[in-house]
Amino acid sequence: MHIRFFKYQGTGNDFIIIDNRELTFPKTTELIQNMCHRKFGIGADGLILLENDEEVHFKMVYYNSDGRESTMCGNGGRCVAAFAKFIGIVDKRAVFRAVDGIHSAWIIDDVVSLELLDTSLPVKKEPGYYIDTGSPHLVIFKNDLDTIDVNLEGRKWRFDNTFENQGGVNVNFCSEPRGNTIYVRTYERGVESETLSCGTGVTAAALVTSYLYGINDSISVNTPGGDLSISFKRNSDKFEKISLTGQAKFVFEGKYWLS
Ligand SMILES: N[C@H](CCC[C@H](N)C(=O)O)C(=O)O
Repeated sequence: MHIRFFKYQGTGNDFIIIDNRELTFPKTTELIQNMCHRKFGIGADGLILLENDEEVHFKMVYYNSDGRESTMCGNGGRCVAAFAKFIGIVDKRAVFRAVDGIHSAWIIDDVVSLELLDTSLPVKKEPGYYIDTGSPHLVIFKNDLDTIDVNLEGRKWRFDNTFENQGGVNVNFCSEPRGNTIYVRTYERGVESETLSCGTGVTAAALVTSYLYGINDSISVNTPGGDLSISFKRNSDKFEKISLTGQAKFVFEGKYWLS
């Protein structure tokens, strides 16, 4: 017995994507952990199931590599939209249901723009700012981004009991802006290590930067996995019309054998 899978990466954040419209995938923590394992499995930051939906093109179910279902994944949303086009259930525009609500995405070649839901303004939480962009994020401004140990520094805050109600937090280290460009490195909850980029994380960093530095249009974000851009509208009490744009690429397909 095997499971057919498709491997995608969105600016280096990589995912196993499975067409689960027949609802045959065995949704167990152990199987998902094993499939995401970098040595004993396929290897990925997360696993995404595409399933049928009564009202929109499809439903996205997201699991971190720890095997547990999690909150919204921005890069994963961009990749599953690209996959939906690849299998022919959408053309240029995808509308899909995720854990936090309905999202639209536009697919043009290997660039995908994903609409994220509106969110309230950031809240000061030492040593940075907290904001939820579909997943919970702490944004910490630092100058020595190239030399910090993201795993060591990230773990200090990922489990901090300030964020107990949110089930912990993702930790984003962000440079001061140069013009409207920032550099971000992220420690990801549920992957429990630095990832090459984090979609909801770079969005969080961009919105906190807008809030603190008064940058009102789009913000470009460099990450170790590539470049992303975030556009948004800021008003007195929230951010809206948030869009995350970047590459989302098919890498390979295969069969995972269930031992
Ligand atoms: N690890 C995150 C979810 C995935 C976020 C990231 N992969 C993204 O692109 O948004 C969490 O559990 O909060």
